[in-house]
Amino acid sequence: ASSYKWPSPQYDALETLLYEGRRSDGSSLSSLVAPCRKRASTGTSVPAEWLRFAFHDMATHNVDDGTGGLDGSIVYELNAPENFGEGFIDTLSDFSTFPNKAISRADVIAIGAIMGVATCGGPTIPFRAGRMDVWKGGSSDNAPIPEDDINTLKDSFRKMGFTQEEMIQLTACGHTMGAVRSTDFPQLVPPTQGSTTPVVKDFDGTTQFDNAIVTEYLDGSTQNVLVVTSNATMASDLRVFSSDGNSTMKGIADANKFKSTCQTLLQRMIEVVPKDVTLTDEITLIPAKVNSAALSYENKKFVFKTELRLNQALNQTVSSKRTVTLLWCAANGTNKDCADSAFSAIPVSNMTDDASTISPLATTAGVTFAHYQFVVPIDTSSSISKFWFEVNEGDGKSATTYNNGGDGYKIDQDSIFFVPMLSHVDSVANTSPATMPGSSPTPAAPLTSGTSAASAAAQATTAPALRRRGGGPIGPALPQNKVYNLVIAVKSSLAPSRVYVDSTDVATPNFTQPFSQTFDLQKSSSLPAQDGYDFWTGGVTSPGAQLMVDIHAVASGQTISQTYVPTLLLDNTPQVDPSNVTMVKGKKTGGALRVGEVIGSVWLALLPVVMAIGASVM
Ligand code: HEM
Repeated sequence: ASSYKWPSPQYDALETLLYEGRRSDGSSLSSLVAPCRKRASTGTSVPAEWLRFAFHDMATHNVDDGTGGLDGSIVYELNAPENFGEGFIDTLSDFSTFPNKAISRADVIAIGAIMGVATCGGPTIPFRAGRMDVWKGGSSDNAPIPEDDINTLKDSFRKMGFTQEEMIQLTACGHTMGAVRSTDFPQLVPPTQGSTTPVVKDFDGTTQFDNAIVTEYLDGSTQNVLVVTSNATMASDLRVFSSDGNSTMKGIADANKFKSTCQTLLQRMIEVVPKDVTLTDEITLIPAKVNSAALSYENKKFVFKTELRLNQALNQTVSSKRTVTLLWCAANGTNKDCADSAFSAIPVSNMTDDASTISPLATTAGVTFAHYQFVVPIDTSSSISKFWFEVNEGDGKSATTYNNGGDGYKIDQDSIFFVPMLSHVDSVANTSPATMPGSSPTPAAPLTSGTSAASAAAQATTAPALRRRGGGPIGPALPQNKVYNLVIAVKSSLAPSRVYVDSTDVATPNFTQPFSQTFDLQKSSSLPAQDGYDFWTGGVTSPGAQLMVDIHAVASGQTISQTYVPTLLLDNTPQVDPSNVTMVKGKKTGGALRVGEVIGSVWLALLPVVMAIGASVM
């Protein structure tokens, strides 16, 4: 994160999903998978389902022409014979509301695989972002099926970019978690007669991400049905693992060797992308992060709201003597840029995350988070140019300043900003049925037990609805449209010729198509101007789950914008009274003198992370 500077809206959103495990409204992705969770409805391993989902999405890659890879196309390929399974359908539903303008569906799939591996004790897989979503299925899926002979398997992995040795290793890394289930492969795992509860046959004796898949195979105690099945055609793990006389398997029998091999190969797996996609540098944990910062209007007052998030070592509690202070400078007037004094205020609330509620990526790095929220009144004529924080541990040592590497966190414009508290969203039933693209809304006929995979596949190609055995097509029968009425504050002196919004929602039902709409706002006739601002309003209706907006005002040939604004918390925005403000003479941003201090404290905060990563590589 050395080159990281606030604000970086995409980095900020990705970092929050990866390490806090949740969206900006608190809706949690990681709590679906952690701690190494079994799905209540099926008794299967959620982490394993997420890992397999990433593998199969990646499996469309073709090294020969650089097409396919982890691009989210799997959501359109769930009818393909090689993508057979209930785990895929449940995973699609787990992920459905998390992609947004800043986080692609394919990045969510990669993050899901990383979380799944981490929460079951596996290695920490570095996450680089920037995967691009496709909006239609890939041409030919190359994912292996148990019936494939060894040459077919080798060629399929070669096309994905992996050697024979890597095929063996990657398959062992995948099959250390999860199971074969009777619902999907009755010819391998017979269902219990007269019961609808699926029989789930784990690949190895542990639910953890560990080397048991290898050691049990080598010592002959394995129960892995893809090895021990009496149906030799279906014994793909046996064919793969023994394809070089077990020498690769022997090479990863050691626990640490297994972990480090899987770390490298699984990172490579989630970085298999079409050749025109360039991934970012690794998204690392920001030790002291501005989680949000915006001017707003609440309870008829202009306010500035921000949250500082600090790392908190898992085995320590926050000192009761700690004080956290927000400081800021005026943007206009005689006290511009703290010419005389800075404004300062203390948090209106603070909270430390219970480690069990955040991402396993944070907990395996040895941290949880302390959050400090500030709401301060802003005199709109002097406004705010920049802000920063001081954290005093009350231990006699000098305070630590967090100031964005020296200059303070700058407010680049105060001419236009979104007003969540005056904006509304209503859910209205969408009467057009939700189906997979190209699928029929009629459920497929349930397959009878004992059907061979080949005939199941044949049936699948003629029965286009998603194959959840005994169930209907996926997705809610009557999805909700969200009807938004947005309010934006615009400085009256700007006198804009146009105020408009670009809205985007990629979390649409079954990802049929992205939603995007540009619309103009009108000056409100019901909300009177106040303190030099007019209120502009406009509406949009989206079928998706996460509308993000870029708001723009055009004035004197220039466009002023606020971008990547989430709309997840409207109506329910908690109303908090602003804090008291005091004036502090002689403060500017912490300034150059404090840079040394900042570096020192950042380094200390990073230490547990560095140690944890070092320990997991070994
Ligand atoms: C030789 C190639 C492979 C074949 C033929 C194969 C086949 C299978 C089959 C038949 C299942 C059972 C699915 C079900 O019952 O729903 C399965 C599960 C699984 N596979 Fe593979 N696989 C292969 C390689 C891989 C690789 C490379 C990975 C990832 C790195 C992987 C990850 C998984 C996971 C995590 C599960 C468990 C899913 C769950 O519990 O829901 N597989 N595989």
